[in-house]
Amino acid sequence: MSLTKLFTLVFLRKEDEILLGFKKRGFGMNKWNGFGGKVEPNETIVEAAVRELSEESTMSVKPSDLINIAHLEFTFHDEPVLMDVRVFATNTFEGTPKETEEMTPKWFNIKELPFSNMWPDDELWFPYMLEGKKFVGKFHYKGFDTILHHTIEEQESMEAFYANRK
Ligand SMILES: COc1nc(N)nc2c1ncn2[C@H]1C[C@H](O)[C@@H](COP(=O)(O)OP(=O)(O)OP(=O)(O)O)O1
Repeated sequence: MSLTKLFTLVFLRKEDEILLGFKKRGFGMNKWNGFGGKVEPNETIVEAAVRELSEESTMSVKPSDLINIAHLEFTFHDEPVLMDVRVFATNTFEGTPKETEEMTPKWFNIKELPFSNMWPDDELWFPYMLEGKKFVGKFHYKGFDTILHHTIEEQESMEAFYANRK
């Protein structure tokens, strides 16, 4: 039996570039990733996505401009926790990314992504995101460097996935 914890993960796109942040502290420290974190009890998932993006990069998005592109699940060998991560993307946003206490943001060309300094799962599912696909990915880790097994399934729509999920 696992304890499920809900997280958000947001990616901003600008033509051939994607905004990543270098995590300065906490879980995923010293890795590039999108912007996100835990969903607090008093907010919706989309509200959490907007808040975490702003706190970590100073960038602003409207909730209605965030597109839910993926559902990711992370489990860890010998750890009774399931991380349920809702992934959003948009090319509609305001601001200029600025360093915060948690992240150093930087635009990357999508052909020059720093996979060697990202979570190992990213290299497996980023191609789906960059091709504009919707998908569900499940990754089981041993420690934080080794993926023991994984699945990635393309979806017609994320709404249908969540509606039909048991
Ligand atoms: C395990 O593999 C992961 N891969 C990827 N790509 N992203 C991951 C993985 N595990 C977690 N994440 C994402 C999900 C969230 O966006 C962050 C983690 O959020 P964090 O623990 O930093 O949550 P906060 O609420 O910001 O936490 P603090 O306020 O306590 O810093 O990473």
